[in-house]
Amino acid sequence: MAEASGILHTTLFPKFAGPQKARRRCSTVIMRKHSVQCLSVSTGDKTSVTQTVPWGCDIDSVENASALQRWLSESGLPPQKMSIQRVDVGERGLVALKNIRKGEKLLFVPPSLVVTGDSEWSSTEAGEILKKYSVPDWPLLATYLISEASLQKSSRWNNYISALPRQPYSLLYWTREELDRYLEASQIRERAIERITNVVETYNDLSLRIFSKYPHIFPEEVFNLETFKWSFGILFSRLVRLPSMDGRVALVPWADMLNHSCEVETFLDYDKSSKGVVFTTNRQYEPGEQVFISYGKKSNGELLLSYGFVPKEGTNPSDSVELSLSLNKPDRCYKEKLEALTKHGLSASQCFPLRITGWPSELMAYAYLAVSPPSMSSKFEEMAAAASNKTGFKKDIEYPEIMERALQFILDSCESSISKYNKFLQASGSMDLDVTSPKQLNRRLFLKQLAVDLCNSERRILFRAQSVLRRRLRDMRSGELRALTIFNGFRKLFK
Ligand SMILES: C[S@@+](CC[C@H](N)C(=O)[O-])C[C@H]1O[C@@H](n2cnc3c(N)ncnc32)[C@H](O)[C@@H]1O
Repeated sequence: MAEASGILHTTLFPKFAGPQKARRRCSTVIMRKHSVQCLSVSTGDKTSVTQTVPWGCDIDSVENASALQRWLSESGLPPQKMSIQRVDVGERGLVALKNIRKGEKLLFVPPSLVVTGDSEWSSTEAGEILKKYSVPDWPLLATYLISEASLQKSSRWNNYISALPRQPYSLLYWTREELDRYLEASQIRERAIERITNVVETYNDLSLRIFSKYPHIFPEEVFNLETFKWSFGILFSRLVRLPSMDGRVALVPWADMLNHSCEVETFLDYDKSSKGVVFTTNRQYEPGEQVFISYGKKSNGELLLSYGFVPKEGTNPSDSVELSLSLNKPDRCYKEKLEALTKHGLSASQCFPLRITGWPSELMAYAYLAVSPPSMSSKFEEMAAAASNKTGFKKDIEYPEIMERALQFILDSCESSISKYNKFLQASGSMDLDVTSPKQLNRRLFLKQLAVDLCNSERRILFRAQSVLRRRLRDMRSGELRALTIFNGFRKLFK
């Protein structure tokens, strides 16, 4: 859903100077009106996280979804051509009740049923405080969700929140140990760690600046790291950016029951003429078929990161794998090269996306810089600029004299990455899942399967790059050999 997933970094408000230590949390937490067990204490390190929030429902519950459907109809959602049902792809989804034409507009969720940063708070005091601190949309919505959830029936969103998954799927819910164990080969592990850290820091920041000053309005039993993990999990997997509402981010009940398909290219947006959130189908559906939208052009790793699923291998045309390239430490020009990179916002180790269709010119520019000899030091700056994603610099630079070395450098990086995937995939068959209960076994088997699917799809792209690079290098070398043979032939002739 969230074309919005990438905004967390940019919208967080600045922190106080100095890092804040994550607050230690309870082992048993009493929520407003409810009691809940917080089964373990963790800030994402080696411990296992099994706690849940006392609201929401099981990820495949259609009962709560039916109540949601009834409440939405009573609250102004027009009659629909779809209903929420249990589905093969995505647990619950929207299924066509009637024939749906290609090019038809569906949904029409009115703004009164959309949750945005401007939505009214059931706890007016809490809303006013957050406004006073100018909290940006993401942390504001995360706090809003928790506040409304804790008020249960006193909140107008009770039916919506009751139908939200108690434990949304995403890498936010993987422990550090699980990330290390299953995603060692993939760069998505780093992204997940970064995201978890970001959520923890955001919570600590809110807690220090606001919640601790108003403990009667934001009690720690309700506004704590576990509940924030839940609300951010919901935002990452359900928030949408609506371009026609000035790019506002929003939770759109009903629309957020739509699952993703890599085969459709249709997105949610606000329709000014019908005054509702809609999407336009790009294929027809028969009654009983699940209707899909696109969550955006995301790689399998990004889909796993935010939504907790991996599409079938080879079905995602937007799939990519991050290839990590690094400057060679013993390089005599290491310092100058690093200076040039730093000037353009890059570092000694940098990731670039490889696609099945090829790689970006920035990756080639980085490779040129990494392999260039001291005699080319005057070009370092130009190469680093081309490797950055800043606009206004020449991107498609070419240095024929070091092209072969640059391609070999990329090939070596691909092969070292492939060997990491091979190691994981070979070991995954006999991997000790290290479990103590059947519940844990199910979870670990599920996570392992996701990791295997991700690694297979990422390795497939690396294999493709490896084969293209090998062919190009072979052609270059045989071309050079041919040129040399001709040259030697000429030399003999003139002798
Ligand atoms: C916006 S919600 C869609 C509604 C969701 N299925 C539900 O029952 O609440 C996004 C979540 O749906 C699931 N999902 C969406 N598309 C999927 C797909 N193609 N395959 C597997 N799961 C999918 C994932 O759990 C994801 O985090």
